[in-house]
Amino acid sequence: MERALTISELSKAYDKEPVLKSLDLEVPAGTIFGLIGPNGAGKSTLIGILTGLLDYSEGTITINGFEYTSSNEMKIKKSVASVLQPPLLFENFTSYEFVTYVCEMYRIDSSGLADKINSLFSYFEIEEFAHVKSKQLSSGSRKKLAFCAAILTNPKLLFLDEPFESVDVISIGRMKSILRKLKEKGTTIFITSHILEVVENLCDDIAILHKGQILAYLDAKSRRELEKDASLSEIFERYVDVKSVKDDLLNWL
Ligand SMILES: Nc1ncnc2c1ncn2[C@@H]1O[C@H](COP(=O)(O)OP(=O)(O)OP(=O)(O)O)[C@@H](O)[C@H]1O
Repeated sequence: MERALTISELSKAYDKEPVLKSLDLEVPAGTIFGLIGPNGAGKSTLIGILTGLLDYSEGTITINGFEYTSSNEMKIKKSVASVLQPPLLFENFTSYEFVTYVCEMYRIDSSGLADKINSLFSYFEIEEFAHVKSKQLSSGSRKKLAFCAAILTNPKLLFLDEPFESVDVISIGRMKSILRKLKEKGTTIFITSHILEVVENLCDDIAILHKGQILAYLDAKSRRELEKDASLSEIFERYVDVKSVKDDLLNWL
């Protein structure tokens, strides 16, 4: 099967403190892939590296067929979009200016673009903020705006770091519906989350990241097998050594 992303022996440290430890991962093209892991597992660090915002000490990364090297960087960036946590916006741009600027950077055909932007803003009920500066938006609206900009660039691979955090349930449903449509069109979607329910019914393959290492890779077949008698959260607990806490710890409450 074609791979949208191949990572081998990737290592990253902050101030000599290892965060990603010789990590290997392959993501099949045209699927919705979920990377789950507890707080501090290294999910955002990995997305930061994959989107070119953070450097790394060792390893190789291949995205959409191109190995991540300085000579391939622009080719890769053109085919990739991301929604980070927190989302990166231009604070003094209005919502409309932000998405049009992003589309210009990606050299997206401007014909019909205004209609697409307006329909997306209406779909996510942020049309009233079209001419409001990003810095004045609520955190949910910021997330939705970053999402709109990312999908307008027609990425082959879309990175979403905690995409549903701060977003209301109605909009989460709408985002998921767009993601399923994008998958049908062949886009690969890479989602990180620490909320298992979010990825459970959306993602195809799921990998569990813990302390900078992939503890388990659950493809559709192994998920079907495991999920026969356990929820994803029970499976997660089997892999991640969840520390038990004493019941009486909070007796003072
Ligand atoms: N800029 C930084 N400098 C030093 N340490 C950092 C930095 N950013 C993250 N870390 C540390 O790296 C580890 C991984 O953090 P990261 O944010 O990648 O995890 P995460 O899985 O995304 O967590 P969460 O689910 O809480 O967002 C944590 O121990 C964190 O404290």
